[in-house]
Amino acid sequence: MHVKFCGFTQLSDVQTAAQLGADAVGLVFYPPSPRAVTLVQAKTLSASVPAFMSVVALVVNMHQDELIELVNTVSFDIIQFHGDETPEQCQQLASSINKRWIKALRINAEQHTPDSVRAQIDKFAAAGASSILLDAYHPAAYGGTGQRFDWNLIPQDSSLPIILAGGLDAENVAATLDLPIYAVDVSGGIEKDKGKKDAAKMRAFMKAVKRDRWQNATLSEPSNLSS
Ligand SMILES: O=C(O)c1ccccc1NCC(=O)[C@H](O)[C@H](O)COP(=O)(O)O
Repeated sequence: MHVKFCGFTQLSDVQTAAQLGADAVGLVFYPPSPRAVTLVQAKTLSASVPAFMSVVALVVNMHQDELIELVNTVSFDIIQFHGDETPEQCQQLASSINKRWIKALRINAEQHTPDSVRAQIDKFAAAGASSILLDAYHPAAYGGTGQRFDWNLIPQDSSLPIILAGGLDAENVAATLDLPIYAVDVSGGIEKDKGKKDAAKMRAFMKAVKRDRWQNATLSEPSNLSS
């Protein structure tokens, strides 16, 4: 299981996440968010991220000219579209800056079924997404709400690797380990205040996810390996 910690604003928190072995850190480029960072802040934060750890740039309905300014200023690895972007818009925007991309879908129990979620994922897969992030729908916010959605709505046979987000914390993340997902994403569950992470909560989260890192591995032994 891979772990993305999202919504960093503080250099010391990014350094702690790196020490704990998080696979990715997310930076929020959405000014209305309490976790938003400026390009200047983001440049400093991303420069502190070691090799083999990804920086995810999270955007919400960002225009192409802003995206170009972002990619020209901040080093990042992958872009996360967390707004109302269509599959075609995601692919067009990401290819204009030569980046891989993730799309966040906000899951609403009143509208979605596992089949409808799967069908939506298929459209983003066909457009060129690298993964899909499933987060809880909220009528007044695009993300970072601390709310969970009904995990029964996660499709079993997704055409893209699924990153599960929404209301995760060190106490409930163990329950995700048997779900058909590739990674977990957390923001509020590792914070002491919006955008300010809590080292003890980050550590507890990593411990809960990674304690059985080989136990649930799905890769079989290569048949050409002699013992
Ligand atoms: O974090 C935000 O403030 C935010 C604002 C607008 C769009 C997305 C946002 N965060 C997205 C994330 O990737 C969060 O990690 C994800 O929504 C889960 O958040 P939480 O429920 O607090 O763990």
